[in-house]
Amino acid sequence: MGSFKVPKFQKPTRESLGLTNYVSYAKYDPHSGDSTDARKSLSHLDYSPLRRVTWESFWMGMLVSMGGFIFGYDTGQISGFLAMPDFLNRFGQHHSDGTAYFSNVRSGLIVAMLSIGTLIGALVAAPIADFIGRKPSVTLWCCIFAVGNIVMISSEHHWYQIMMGRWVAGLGVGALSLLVPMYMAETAPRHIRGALISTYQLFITFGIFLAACINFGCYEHQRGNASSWRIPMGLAFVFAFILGAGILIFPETPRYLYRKGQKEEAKKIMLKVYGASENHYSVHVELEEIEAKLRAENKQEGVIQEWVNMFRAPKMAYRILLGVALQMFQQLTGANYFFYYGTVIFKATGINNSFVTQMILNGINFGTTFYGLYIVEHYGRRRSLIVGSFWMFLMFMIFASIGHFSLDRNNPQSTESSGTAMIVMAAFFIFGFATTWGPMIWTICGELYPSRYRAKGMALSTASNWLWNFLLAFFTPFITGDIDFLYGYVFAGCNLLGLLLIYFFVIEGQGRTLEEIDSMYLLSVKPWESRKWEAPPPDEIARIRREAGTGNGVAEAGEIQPAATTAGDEAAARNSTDAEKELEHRE
Ligand SMILES: OC[C@H]1O[C@](O)(CO)[C@@H](O)[C@@H]1O
Repeated sequence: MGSFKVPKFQKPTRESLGLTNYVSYAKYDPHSGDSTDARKSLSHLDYSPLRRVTWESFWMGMLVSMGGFIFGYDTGQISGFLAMPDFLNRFGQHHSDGTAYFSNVRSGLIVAMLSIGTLIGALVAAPIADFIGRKPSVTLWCCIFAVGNIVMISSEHHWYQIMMGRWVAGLGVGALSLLVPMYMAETAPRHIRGALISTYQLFITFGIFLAACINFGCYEHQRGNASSWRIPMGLAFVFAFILGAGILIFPETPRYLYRKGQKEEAKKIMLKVYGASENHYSVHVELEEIEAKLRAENKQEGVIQEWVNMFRAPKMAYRILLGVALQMFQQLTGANYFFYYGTVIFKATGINNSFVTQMILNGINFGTTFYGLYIVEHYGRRRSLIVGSFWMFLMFMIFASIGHFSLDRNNPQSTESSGTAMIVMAAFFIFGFATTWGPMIWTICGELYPSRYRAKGMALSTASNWLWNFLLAFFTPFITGDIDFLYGYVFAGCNLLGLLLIYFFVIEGQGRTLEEIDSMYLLSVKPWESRKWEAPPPDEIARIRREAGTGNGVAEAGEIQPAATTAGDEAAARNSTDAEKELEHRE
Protein backbone atom coordinates (compact mmCIF):
# COMPACT_ATOMS: atom_id res chain seq x y z
CA MET A 1 0.00 0.00 0.00
CA GLY A 2 1.50 3.34 -0.99
CA SER A 3 2.13 5.92 1.70
CA PHE A 4 0.07 9.08 1.73
CA LYS A 5 0.26 12.47 3.35
CA VAL A 6 -2.69 13.95 5.15
CA PRO A 7 -2.97 17.42 3.67
CA LYS A 8 -2.61 20.34 6.05
CA PHE A 9 -5.75 22.34 6.51
CA GLN A 10 -5.63 25.61 4.65
CA LYS A 11 -8.04 28.45 4.90
CA PRO A 12 -10.08 28.39 1.70
CA THR A 13 -9.68 31.25 -0.73
CA ARG A 14 -11.76 32.04 -3.79
CA GLU A 15 -9.06 30.52 -5.98
CA SER A 16 -8.86 27.33 -3.98
CA LEU A 17 -12.63 26.96 -4.14
CA GLY A 18 -12.73 27.52 -7.87
CA LEU A 19 -14.81 30.65 -7.58
CA THR A 20 -12.40 33.08 -9.22
CA ASN A 21 -14.39 34.14 -12.21
CA TYR A 22 -17.91 34.28 -10.87
CA VAL A 23 -18.34 38.02 -11.03
CA SER A 24 -17.11 38.03 -14.59
CA TYR A 25 -20.21 36.09 -15.68
CA ALA A 26 -22.05 39.35 -15.67
CA LYS A 27 -20.16 40.06 -18.85
CA TYR A 28 -22.48 37.60 -20.58
CA ASP A 29 -25.48 39.71 -19.82
CA PRO A 30 -26.36 41.57 -23.03
CA HIS A 31 -28.43 44.13 -21.12
CA SER A 32 -25.86 45.01 -18.54
CA GLY A 33 -24.89 48.23 -20.27
CA ASP A 34 -21.32 47.16 -19.65
CA SER A 35 -19.10 48.49 -22.40
CA THR A 36 -15.83 46.91 -21.33
CA ASP A 37 -13.74 45.09 -23.92
CA ALA A 38 -14.52 41.78 -22.27
CA ARG A 39 -18.23 42.37 -22.72
CA LYS A 40 -17.84 43.60 -26.30
CA SER A 41 -15.83 40.55 -27.26
CA LEU A 42 -18.80 38.41 -26.24
CA SER A 43 -21.49 40.29 -28.13
CA HIS A 44 -21.23 37.83 -31.01
CA LEU A 45 -22.59 35.01 -28.80
CA ASP A 46 -25.98 33.48 -29.44
CA TYR A 47 -28.37 34.47 -26.63
CA SER A 48 -31.48 32.74 -27.96
CA PRO A 49 -33.36 30.49 -25.51
CA LEU A 50 -32.55 26.79 -25.64
CA ARG A 51 -35.11 24.23 -26.74
CA ARG A 52 -36.58 22.51 -23.70
CA VAL A 53 -35.90 18.90 -24.71
CA THR A 54 -33.76 17.78 -27.64
CA TRP A 55 -34.00 14.34 -29.22
CA GLU A 56 -30.50 13.61 -28.00
CA SER A 57 -31.40 14.27 -24.36
CA PHE A 58 -34.71 12.42 -24.71
CA TRP A 59 -33.15 9.24 -26.09
CA MET A 60 -30.29 9.49 -23.66
CA GLY A 61 -32.78 9.64 -20.79
CA MET A 62 -34.73 6.67 -22.14
CA LEU A 63 -31.76 4.45 -22.80
CA VAL A 64 -29.67 5.17 -19.75
CA SER A 65 -32.70 4.77 -17.50
CA MET A 66 -32.78 1.15 -18.59
CA GLY A 67 -30.29 0.76 -15.71
CA GLY A 68 -33.15 1.72 -13.37
CA PHE A 69 -35.39 -0.79 -15.09
CA ILE A 70 -32.89 -3.59 -14.42
CA PHE A 71 -32.75 -2.46 -10.76
CA GLY A 72 -36.54 -2.57 -10.38
CA TYR A 73 -36.98 -5.74 -12.43
CA ASP A 74 -34.47 -7.66 -10.31
CA THR A 75 -35.78 -6.50 -6.97
CA GLY A 76 -39.40 -7.03 -8.06
CA GLN A 77 -38.89 -10.53 -9.43
CA ILE A 78 -37.72 -12.50 -6.48
CA SER A 79 -40.79 -12.51 -4.23
CA GLY A 80 -42.74 -14.11 -7.08
CA PHE A 81 -40.08 -16.78 -7.64
CA LEU A 82 -40.18 -17.82 -4.01
CA ALA A 83 -43.85 -18.66 -4.43
CA MET A 84 -43.41 -20.71 -7.65
CA PRO A 85 -43.70 -24.49 -7.07
CA ASP A 86 -40.84 -25.45 -9.39
CA PHE A 87 -38.48 -22.94 -7.79
CA LEU A 88 -39.52 -24.10 -4.36
CA ASN A 89 -39.03 -27.79 -5.17
CA ARG A 90 -35.60 -27.29 -6.66
CA PHE A 91 -34.09 -24.83 -4.21
CA GLY A 92 -36.15 -25.19 -1.05
CA GLN A 93 -35.88 -27.62 1.86
CA HIS A 94 -38.16 -30.64 2.18
CA HIS A 95 -40.29 -31.92 5.05
CA SER A 96 -40.30 -35.62 5.68
CA ASP A 97 -43.59 -35.91 3.77
CA GLY A 98 -41.83 -34.46 0.74
CA THR A 99 -43.45 -31.00 0.78
CA ALA A 100 -41.04 -28.21 0.00
CA TYR A 101 -40.55 -24.99 1.96
CA PHE A 102 -38.05 -22.18 2.36
CA SER A 103 -36.60 -21.59 5.79
CA ASN A 104 -36.38 -17.92 6.78
CA VAL A 105 -32.60 -18.05 6.58
CA ARG A 106 -32.50 -19.60 3.12
CA SER A 107 -35.12 -17.31 1.58
CA GLY A 108 -33.56 -14.37 3.41
CA LEU A 109 -30.15 -15.17 1.95
CA ILE A 110 -31.49 -15.61 -1.57
CA VAL A 111 -33.33 -12.28 -1.38
CA ALA A 112 -30.64 -10.35 0.46
CA MET A 113 -27.66 -11.51 -1.63
CA LEU A 114 -28.66 -9.11 -4.36
CA SER A 115 -28.61 -6.20 -1.91
CA ILE A 116 -25.19 -7.19 -0.60
CA GLY A 117 -23.88 -7.38 -4.17
CA THR A 118 -25.41 -4.02 -5.02
CA LEU A 119 -23.77 -2.37 -2.05
CA ILE A 120 -20.34 -3.60 -3.09
CA GLY A 121 -21.04 -2.89 -6.77
CA ALA A 122 -21.91 0.74 -6.03
CA LEU A 123 -18.68 1.26 -4.10
CA VAL A 124 -16.36 -0.50 -6.54
CA ALA A 125 -17.88 1.12 -9.61
CA ALA A 126 -16.83 4.64 -8.55
CA PRO A 127 -13.04 4.38 -8.95
CA ILE A 128 -13.49 2.30 -12.10
CA ALA A 129 -15.79 4.95 -13.58
CA ASP A 130 -13.19 7.61 -12.79
CA PHE A 131 -10.53 5.51 -14.45
CA ILE A 132 -12.10 4.08 -17.61
CA GLY A 133 -14.99 6.54 -17.96
CA ARG A 134 -18.73 6.45 -17.38
CA LYS A 135 -19.75 5.00 -20.72
CA PRO A 136 -17.51 1.91 -20.89
CA SER A 137 -18.35 1.29 -17.24
CA VAL A 138 -22.02 0.91 -18.10
CA THR A 139 -21.22 -1.75 -20.70
CA LEU A 140 -18.81 -3.52 -18.35
CA TRP A 141 -21.35 -3.77 -15.51
CA CYS A 142 -24.11 -4.91 -17.86
CA CYS A 143 -21.82 -7.83 -18.81
CA ILE A 144 -21.22 -8.64 -15.15
CA PHE A 145 -24.96 -8.54 -14.53
CA ALA A 146 -25.42 -10.98 -17.45
CA VAL A 147 -22.84 -13.37 -15.96
CA GLY A 148 -24.80 -13.39 -12.67
CA ASN A 149 -27.95 -14.18 -14.61
CA ILE A 150 -26.30 -17.08 -16.44
CA VAL A 151 -25.22 -18.52 -13.10
CA MET A 152 -28.81 -18.35 -11.85
CA ILE A 153 -30.55 -19.62 -14.96
CA SER A 154 -28.23 -22.60 -15.22
CA SER A 155 -28.91 -23.66 -11.61
CA GLU A 156 -30.48 -27.09 -11.49
CA HIS A 157 -30.80 -27.88 -7.81
CA HIS A 158 -28.24 -25.91 -5.85
CA TRP A 159 -29.75 -23.07 -3.90
CA TYR A 160 -26.32 -21.58 -3.24
CA GLN A 161 -25.78 -21.30 -6.99
CA ILE A 162 -28.88 -19.12 -7.12
CA MET A 163 -27.56 -17.16 -4.18
CA MET A 164 -24.14 -16.63 -5.80
CA GLY A 165 -25.77 -15.70 -9.09
CA ARG A 166 -27.85 -13.08 -7.33
CA TRP A 167 -24.75 -11.72 -5.66
CA VAL A 168 -22.94 -11.33 -9.00
CA ALA A 169 -26.01 -9.86 -10.69
CA GLY A 170 -26.29 -7.54 -7.68
CA LEU A 171 -22.80 -6.20 -8.36
CA GLY A 172 -24.03 -5.11 -11.79
CA VAL A 173 -27.30 -3.66 -10.48
CA GLY A 174 -25.49 -1.71 -7.75
CA ALA A 175 -22.89 -0.32 -10.13
CA LEU A 176 -25.59 0.74 -12.59
CA SER A 177 -27.53 2.42 -9.78
CA LEU A 178 -24.51 4.66 -9.32
CA LEU A 179 -23.59 5.12 -12.98
CA VAL A 180 -26.98 5.95 -14.41
CA PRO A 181 -27.84 9.03 -12.30
CA MET A 182 -24.22 10.15 -12.57
CA TYR A 183 -24.24 9.89 -16.36
CA MET A 184 -27.47 11.90 -16.47
CA ALA A 185 -26.25 14.54 -14.03
CA GLU A 186 -23.04 15.08 -15.96
CA THR A 187 -24.66 15.30 -19.38
CA ALA A 188 -28.16 16.78 -19.06
CA PRO A 189 -28.83 20.49 -19.58
CA ARG A 190 -29.67 22.08 -16.27
CA HIS A 191 -33.30 22.98 -17.01
CA ILE A 192 -34.29 19.32 -17.44
CA ARG A 193 -31.59 17.67 -15.31
CA GLY A 194 -33.99 17.04 -12.43
CA ALA A 195 -36.59 15.41 -14.67
CA LEU A 196 -33.99 13.32 -16.49
CA ILE A 197 -32.43 11.93 -13.33
CA SER A 198 -35.91 11.26 -12.01
CA THR A 199 -36.64 9.20 -15.13
CA TYR A 200 -34.26 6.73 -13.55
CA GLN A 201 -36.70 6.19 -10.67
CA LEU A 202 -39.56 5.99 -13.16
CA PHE A 203 -37.83 3.05 -14.77
CA ILE A 204 -37.19 1.43 -11.39
CA THR A 205 -40.91 1.53 -10.71
CA PHE A 206 -41.66 0.30 -14.23
CA GLY A 207 -39.23 -2.59 -13.63
CA ILE A 208 -40.94 -3.56 -10.37
CA PHE A 209 -44.36 -3.37 -11.97
CA LEU A 210 -43.43 -5.33 -15.09
CA ALA A 211 -41.62 -8.00 -13.06
CA ALA A 212 -44.83 -8.60 -11.09
CA CYS A 213 -46.88 -8.81 -14.31
CA ILE A 214 -44.41 -11.12 -16.10
CA ASN A 215 -44.07 -13.33 -13.02
CA PHE A 216 -47.81 -13.61 -12.80
CA GLY A 217 -48.21 -14.37 -16.52
CA CYS A 218 -45.44 -16.99 -16.59
CA TYR A 219 -46.66 -18.57 -13.40
CA GLU A 220 -50.20 -18.86 -14.72
CA HIS A 221 -49.08 -20.48 -17.98
CA GLN A 222 -46.14 -22.58 -16.85
CA ARG A 223 -47.32 -23.69 -13.43
CA GLY A 224 -44.88 -26.11 -11.84
CA ASN A 225 -42.49 -25.85 -14.76
CA ALA A 226 -38.90 -24.52 -14.76
CA SER A 227 -39.75 -21.96 -17.41
CA SER A 228 -42.10 -20.26 -14.94
CA TRP A 229 -39.04 -18.62 -13.37
CA ARG A 230 -36.44 -19.08 -16.11
CA ILE A 231 -38.38 -17.02 -18.65
CA PRO A 232 -38.70 -13.92 -16.43
CA MET A 233 -35.08 -14.33 -15.41
CA GLY A 234 -33.92 -14.70 -19.01
CA LEU A 235 -35.79 -11.58 -20.09
CA ALA A 236 -33.41 -9.55 -17.93
CA PHE A 237 -30.71 -10.32 -20.54
CA VAL A 238 -32.64 -8.42 -23.14
CA PHE A 239 -32.77 -5.30 -20.97
CA ALA A 240 -29.09 -5.54 -20.05
CA PHE A 241 -28.19 -6.00 -23.70
CA ILE A 242 -30.21 -2.96 -24.78
CA LEU A 243 -28.41 -0.82 -22.20
CA GLY A 244 -24.89 -2.28 -22.53
CA ALA A 245 -24.87 -2.14 -26.33
CA GLY A 246 -27.06 0.94 -26.71
CA ILE A 247 -24.82 3.15 -24.58
CA LEU A 248 -22.03 2.58 -27.11
CA ILE A 249 -23.74 4.87 -29.60
CA PHE A 250 -24.06 7.61 -26.97
CA PRO A 251 -21.21 9.95 -26.04
CA GLU A 252 -19.05 9.93 -22.92
CA THR A 253 -20.19 12.60 -20.43
CA PRO A 254 -18.82 16.08 -21.23
CA ARG A 255 -17.67 16.66 -17.65
CA TYR A 256 -15.67 13.45 -17.63
CA LEU A 257 -14.08 14.28 -21.00
CA TYR A 258 -13.27 17.80 -19.89
CA ARG A 259 -11.47 16.50 -16.84
CA LYS A 260 -9.46 14.18 -19.06
CA GLY A 261 -8.35 17.13 -21.18
CA GLN A 262 -10.64 16.49 -24.16
CA LYS A 263 -12.13 19.96 -24.00
CA GLU A 264 -13.18 20.35 -27.63
CA GLU A 265 -14.94 17.00 -27.61
CA ALA A 266 -16.70 17.92 -24.35
CA LYS A 267 -17.95 21.14 -25.90
CA LYS A 268 -19.19 19.35 -29.02
CA ILE A 269 -21.22 16.94 -26.93
CA MET A 270 -22.70 19.70 -24.83
CA LEU A 271 -23.74 21.63 -27.93
CA LYS A 272 -25.39 18.54 -29.34
CA VAL A 273 -27.25 17.45 -26.21
CA TYR A 274 -28.32 21.01 -25.37
CA GLY A 275 -29.31 21.62 -28.99
CA ALA A 276 -27.25 24.83 -28.88
CA SER A 277 -25.52 26.64 -31.72
CA GLU A 278 -21.70 26.76 -31.83
CA ASN A 279 -21.62 30.13 -30.07
CA HIS A 280 -24.37 29.71 -27.56
CA TYR A 281 -23.61 31.70 -24.41
CA SER A 282 -24.99 29.11 -21.97
CA VAL A 283 -22.45 26.53 -23.14
CA HIS A 284 -19.71 29.16 -22.78
CA VAL A 285 -20.86 29.93 -19.26
CA GLU A 286 -20.90 26.28 -18.23
CA LEU A 287 -17.53 25.50 -19.76
CA GLU A 288 -16.04 28.45 -17.93
CA GLU A 289 -17.52 27.22 -14.69
CA ILE A 290 -16.16 23.71 -15.25
CA GLU A 291 -12.76 25.13 -16.12
CA ALA A 292 -12.70 27.31 -12.99
CA LYS A 293 -13.47 24.35 -10.78
CA LEU A 294 -10.89 22.21 -12.54
CA ARG A 295 -8.17 24.84 -12.18
CA ALA A 296 -8.85 25.01 -8.46
CA GLU A 297 -8.12 21.31 -7.97
CA ASN A 298 -4.83 19.90 -6.79
CA LYS A 299 -2.96 17.60 -9.10
CA GLN A 300 -3.83 13.92 -9.23
CA GLU A 301 -3.09 11.99 -6.07
CA GLY A 302 -3.01 8.34 -5.00
CA VAL A 303 -6.27 6.46 -4.52
CA ILE A 304 -6.26 6.48 -0.72
CA GLN A 305 -5.17 10.07 -0.55
CA GLU A 306 -7.99 11.02 -2.90
CA TRP A 307 -10.53 9.45 -0.52
CA VAL A 308 -8.94 11.19 2.47
CA ASN A 309 -8.84 14.47 0.59
CA MET A 310 -12.46 14.12 -0.33
CA PHE A 311 -13.51 14.26 3.32
CA ARG A 312 -11.19 17.17 4.00
CA ALA A 313 -12.16 19.20 0.95
CA PRO A 314 -14.34 22.23 1.73
CA LYS A 315 -17.90 21.25 2.66
CA MET A 316 -17.40 17.70 1.41
CA ALA A 317 -17.81 15.89 4.74
CA TYR A 318 -21.06 17.81 5.15
CA ARG A 319 -22.27 16.81 1.71
CA ILE A 320 -21.24 13.19 2.02
CA LEU A 321 -23.10 12.86 5.30
CA LEU A 322 -26.05 14.61 3.73
CA GLY A 323 -26.13 12.26 0.71
CA VAL A 324 -25.84 9.20 2.94
CA ALA A 325 -28.60 10.51 5.23
CA LEU A 326 -30.90 11.39 2.32
CA GLN A 327 -30.65 7.91 0.84
CA MET A 328 -31.12 6.38 4.28
CA PHE A 329 -34.29 8.41 4.81
CA GLN A 330 -35.50 7.52 1.33
CA GLN A 331 -35.56 3.92 2.52
CA LEU A 332 -36.92 4.89 5.94
CA THR A 333 -39.94 6.55 4.33
CA GLY A 334 -41.25 3.01 4.55
CA ALA A 335 -41.99 2.51 0.84
CA ASN A 336 -40.44 -0.93 0.71
CA TYR A 337 -42.59 -2.02 3.63
CA PHE A 338 -45.36 -2.03 1.02
CA PHE A 339 -43.32 -3.14 -1.97
CA TYR A 340 -41.58 -6.05 -0.31
CA TYR A 341 -44.23 -7.11 2.19
CA GLY A 342 -47.44 -5.73 0.72
CA THR A 343 -48.81 -9.16 -0.08
CA VAL A 344 -48.27 -10.31 3.49
CA ILE A 345 -49.55 -7.06 5.02
CA PHE A 346 -52.80 -7.12 3.11
CA LYS A 347 -53.38 -10.78 3.75
CA ALA A 348 -53.18 -9.88 7.43
CA THR A 349 -55.92 -7.30 6.98
CA GLY A 350 -58.21 -9.97 5.63
CA ILE A 351 -58.09 -8.90 1.97
CA ASN A 352 -58.35 -12.10 -0.07
CA ASN A 353 -56.75 -11.12 -3.30
CA SER A 354 -53.61 -9.60 -1.87
CA PHE A 355 -51.69 -10.41 -5.05
CA VAL A 356 -53.94 -8.15 -7.09
CA THR A 357 -53.70 -5.45 -4.39
CA GLN A 358 -49.94 -5.59 -4.73
CA MET A 359 -50.18 -5.19 -8.51
CA ILE A 360 -52.42 -2.15 -8.03
CA LEU A 361 -49.96 -0.53 -5.61
CA ASN A 362 -47.07 -1.21 -8.01
CA GLY A 363 -49.14 0.28 -10.81
CA ILE A 364 -49.86 3.42 -8.76
CA ASN A 365 -46.16 3.68 -7.95
CA PHE A 366 -45.23 3.55 -11.63
CA GLY A 367 -48.05 5.76 -12.90
CA THR A 368 -47.63 8.57 -10.38
CA THR A 369 -43.84 8.74 -10.76
CA PHE A 370 -44.60 10.43 -14.11
CA TYR A 371 -46.12 13.31 -12.19
CA GLY A 372 -42.93 13.44 -10.09
CA LEU A 373 -40.95 14.25 -13.27
CA TYR A 374 -43.17 17.27 -13.77
CA ILE A 375 -43.12 18.60 -10.24
CA VAL A 376 -39.34 18.33 -9.80
CA GLU A 377 -38.89 21.04 -12.44
CA HIS A 378 -42.10 22.90 -11.68
CA TYR A 379 -42.02 23.30 -7.88
CA GLY A 380 -38.34 22.58 -7.24
CA ARG A 381 -36.73 19.93 -5.04
CA ARG A 382 -37.07 21.42 -1.58
CA ARG A 383 -40.73 22.36 -1.65
CA SER A 384 -41.78 19.06 -3.17
CA LEU A 385 -39.75 16.97 -0.74
CA ILE A 386 -41.02 18.87 2.30
CA VAL A 387 -44.64 18.49 1.24
CA GLY A 388 -43.95 14.85 0.36
CA SER A 389 -42.48 14.13 3.81
CA PHE A 390 -45.43 15.66 5.58
CA TRP A 391 -47.89 13.78 3.40
CA MET A 392 -46.15 10.43 3.99
CA PHE A 393 -46.02 11.17 7.72
CA LEU A 394 -49.80 11.71 7.78
CA MET A 395 -50.56 8.63 5.72
CA PHE A 396 -48.46 6.38 7.94
CA MET A 397 -50.02 7.84 11.09
CA ILE A 398 -53.49 7.03 9.80
CA PHE A 399 -52.45 3.64 8.43
CA ALA A 400 -50.82 2.56 11.69
CA SER A 401 -53.65 3.90 13.84
CA ILE A 402 -56.32 2.01 11.90
CA GLY A 403 -54.18 -1.14 11.96
CA HIS A 404 -53.50 -0.90 15.66
CA PHE A 405 -56.74 0.47 17.11
CA SER A 406 -59.54 -0.41 14.73
CA LEU A 407 -58.60 -3.61 12.91
CA ASP A 408 -59.97 -6.71 14.55
CA ARG A 409 -58.65 -9.71 12.68
CA ASN A 410 -61.26 -12.05 14.05
CA ASN A 411 -64.15 -9.93 12.90
CA PRO A 412 -64.76 -10.14 9.13
CA GLN A 413 -66.69 -6.87 9.10
CA SER A 414 -63.79 -5.03 10.72
CA THR A 415 -61.23 -6.62 8.44
CA GLU A 416 -63.22 -5.55 5.42
CA SER A 417 -63.77 -1.93 6.41
CA SER A 418 -60.47 -1.31 8.20
CA GLY A 419 -58.51 -3.39 5.67
CA THR A 420 -59.93 -1.37 2.79
CA ALA A 421 -59.18 1.89 4.57
CA MET A 422 -55.59 0.73 5.10
CA ILE A 423 -55.17 -0.09 1.43
CA VAL A 424 -56.44 3.35 0.51
CA MET A 425 -53.91 4.92 2.92
CA ALA A 426 -51.15 2.77 1.45
CA ALA A 427 -52.12 3.92 -2.04
CA PHE A 428 -52.08 7.60 -0.94
CA PHE A 429 -48.72 7.03 0.72
CA ILE A 430 -47.28 5.54 -2.46
CA PHE A 431 -48.58 8.49 -4.44
CA GLY A 432 -46.64 10.79 -2.09
CA PHE A 433 -43.49 8.71 -2.29
CA ALA A 434 -43.55 8.23 -6.05
CA THR A 435 -43.97 11.93 -6.77
CA THR A 436 -41.33 13.21 -4.35
CA TRP A 437 -38.87 11.14 -2.32
CA GLY A 438 -38.73 8.23 -4.78
CA PRO A 439 -37.27 10.13 -7.73
CA MET A 440 -35.96 13.34 -6.18
CA ILE A 441 -33.41 11.89 -3.79
CA TRP A 442 -31.59 10.48 -6.81
CA THR A 443 -31.75 13.91 -8.39
CA ILE A 444 -30.33 15.65 -5.34
CA CYS A 445 -27.52 13.12 -4.88
CA GLY A 446 -26.60 13.60 -8.55
CA GLU A 447 -26.31 17.34 -7.97
CA LEU A 448 -24.64 17.35 -4.59
CA TYR A 449 -20.95 16.86 -5.33
CA PRO A 450 -18.35 18.64 -7.43
CA SER A 451 -17.12 16.76 -10.52
CA ARG A 452 -13.92 15.62 -8.93
CA TYR A 453 -15.66 13.77 -6.12
CA ARG A 454 -19.00 13.01 -7.77
CA ALA A 455 -18.36 9.33 -8.41
CA LYS A 456 -17.08 8.64 -4.92
CA GLY A 457 -19.70 10.78 -3.18
CA MET A 458 -22.52 9.16 -5.13
CA ALA A 459 -21.04 5.73 -4.47
CA LEU A 460 -21.33 6.32 -0.73
CA SER A 461 -24.86 7.67 -0.90
CA THR A 462 -26.00 4.89 -3.24
CA ALA A 463 -24.42 2.30 -0.94
CA SER A 464 -26.40 3.84 1.91
CA ASN A 465 -29.62 3.34 -0.08
CA TRP A 466 -28.77 -0.34 -0.56
CA LEU A 467 -27.61 -0.85 2.99
CA TRP A 468 -30.91 0.44 4.38
CA ASN A 469 -32.81 -1.39 1.72
CA PHE A 470 -31.18 -4.59 2.94
CA LEU A 471 -31.60 -3.83 6.65
CA LEU A 472 -35.29 -3.06 6.26
CA ALA A 473 -35.95 -6.01 3.97
CA PHE A 474 -34.22 -8.38 6.33
CA PHE A 475 -35.48 -7.14 9.70
CA THR A 476 -39.03 -6.06 8.86
CA PRO A 477 -40.54 -9.55 9.36
CA PHE A 478 -38.94 -9.78 12.81
CA ILE A 479 -40.01 -6.28 13.82
CA THR A 480 -43.60 -6.60 12.58
CA GLY A 481 -43.75 -9.95 14.36
CA ASP A 482 -43.22 -8.06 17.60
CA ILE A 483 -44.98 -4.75 17.19
CA ASP A 484 -47.22 -5.35 14.17
CA PHE A 485 -48.83 -2.18 12.76
CA LEU A 486 -47.19 0.03 15.38
CA TYR A 487 -44.24 -0.26 13.01
CA GLY A 488 -46.04 2.35 10.90
CA TYR A 489 -45.38 4.98 13.59
CA VAL A 490 -41.64 4.38 13.23
CA PHE A 491 -41.86 5.24 9.53
CA ALA A 492 -44.11 8.22 10.30
CA GLY A 493 -41.43 9.56 12.70
CA CYS A 494 -38.69 8.98 10.12
CA ASN A 495 -40.68 10.97 7.58
CA LEU A 496 -40.80 13.92 9.95
CA LEU A 497 -37.04 13.70 10.44
CA GLY A 498 -36.66 13.59 6.67
CA LEU A 499 -38.64 16.82 6.43
CA LEU A 500 -36.28 18.55 8.87
CA LEU A 501 -33.27 17.23 6.98
CA ILE A 502 -34.49 18.77 3.75
CA TYR A 503 -35.46 22.07 5.35
CA PHE A 504 -32.20 22.63 7.20
CA PHE A 505 -29.58 21.06 4.95
CA VAL A 506 -30.55 20.73 1.29
CA ILE A 507 -29.86 23.54 -1.19
CA GLU A 508 -32.36 24.10 -3.98
CA GLY A 509 -30.78 23.04 -7.27
CA GLN A 510 -33.64 23.76 -9.64
CA GLY A 511 -32.47 25.68 -12.70
CA ARG A 512 -28.85 25.97 -11.49
CA THR A 513 -25.76 24.49 -13.11
CA LEU A 514 -23.94 21.80 -11.14
CA GLU A 515 -21.09 24.23 -10.61
CA GLU A 516 -23.44 26.86 -9.18
CA ILE A 517 -24.89 24.35 -6.75
CA ASP A 518 -21.36 23.46 -5.69
CA SER A 519 -20.59 27.12 -5.09
CA MET A 520 -23.71 27.57 -2.98
CA TYR A 521 -22.64 24.74 -0.70
CA LEU A 522 -19.11 26.12 -0.53
CA LEU A 523 -20.44 29.51 0.43
CA SER A 524 -22.72 28.08 3.12
CA VAL A 525 -25.77 29.67 1.53
CA LYS A 526 -28.65 29.00 3.91
CA PRO A 527 -30.73 26.18 2.40
CA TRP A 528 -34.05 27.90 3.16
CA GLU A 529 -32.81 30.98 1.31
CA SER A 530 -31.18 29.09 -1.54
CA ARG A 531 -34.11 29.23 -3.93
CA LYS A 532 -33.92 33.00 -4.20
CA TRP A 533 -30.20 33.27 -3.65
CA GLU A 534 -28.36 35.93 -5.59
CA ALA A 535 -25.38 38.13 -5.00
CA PRO A 536 -25.71 40.67 -2.21
CA PRO A 537 -26.02 44.33 -3.33
CA PRO A 538 -22.79 46.13 -4.33
CA ASP A 539 -22.38 48.20 -1.19
CA GLU A 540 -22.76 45.06 0.90
CA ILE A 541 -20.02 43.37 -1.14
CA ALA A 542 -17.79 46.38 -0.70
CA ARG A 543 -18.48 46.48 3.03
CA ILE A 544 -17.74 42.78 3.54
CA ARG A 545 -14.61 43.10 1.49
CA ARG A 546 -13.41 46.20 3.32
CA GLU A 547 -14.00 44.62 6.70
CA ALA A 548 -12.46 41.24 6.02
CA GLY A 549 -9.71 41.98 3.51
CA THR A 550 -8.81 39.82 0.51
CA GLY A 551 -8.14 36.10 0.77
CA ASN A 552 -10.76 35.60 3.45
CA GLY A 553 -13.28 32.97 2.38
CA VAL A 554 -16.20 34.81 3.97
CA ALA A 555 -15.39 38.10 2.35
CA GLU A 556 -14.95 36.42 -1.03
CA ALA A 557 -18.28 34.77 -0.61
CA GLY A 558 -20.02 38.10 -0.83
CA GLU A 559 -18.88 38.59 -4.38
CA ILE A 560 -20.32 35.43 -5.77
CA GLN A 561 -22.86 35.81 -8.50
CA PRO A 562 -24.78 33.08 -10.27
CA ALA A 563 -24.35 32.86 -14.00
CA ALA A 564 -26.66 35.26 -15.80
CA THR A 565 -28.33 32.64 -17.88
CA THR A 566 -32.03 33.23 -17.49
CA ALA A 567 -34.17 36.29 -17.70
CA GLY A 568 -34.64 36.19 -13.93
CA ASP A 569 -30.92 36.25 -13.41
CA GLU A 570 -30.31 39.26 -15.55
CA ALA A 571 -31.08 41.72 -12.82
CA ALA A 572 -28.68 39.91 -10.54
CA ALA A 573 -26.07 40.04 -13.26
CA ARG A 574 -26.51 43.78 -13.58
CA ASN A 575 -26.05 44.08 -9.85
CA SER A 576 -22.84 42.22 -10.12
CA THR A 577 -21.50 44.35 -12.93
CA ASP A 578 -22.27 47.41 -10.90
CA ALA A 579 -20.56 45.78 -7.97
CA GLU A 580 -17.44 45.25 -10.01
CA LYS A 581 -17.43 48.83 -11.18
CA GLU A 582 -17.98 50.08 -7.69
CA LEU A 583 -15.17 47.97 -6.34
CA GLU A 584 -12.83 49.17 -9.06
CA HIS A 585 -13.85 52.71 -8.29
CA ARG A 586 -13.22 52.38 -4.57
CA GLU A 587 -9.90 50.70 -5.02
O1 LIG B 1 -40.39 2.68 -6.12
C1 LIG B 1 -39.92 1.96 -5.01
C2 LIG B 1 -38.49 1.63 -5.12
O2 LIG B 1 -37.72 2.80 -5.12
C3 LIG B 1 -36.56 2.62 -4.31
O3 LIG B 1 -36.76 3.30 -3.10
C4 LIG B 1 -35.35 3.15 -5.01
O4 LIG B 1 -35.44 4.51 -5.27
C5 LIG B 1 -36.50 1.16 -4.05
O5 LIG B 1 -35.80 0.80 -2.90
C6 LIG B 1 -37.96 0.81 -4.00
O6 LIG B 1 -38.19 -0.55 -4.13
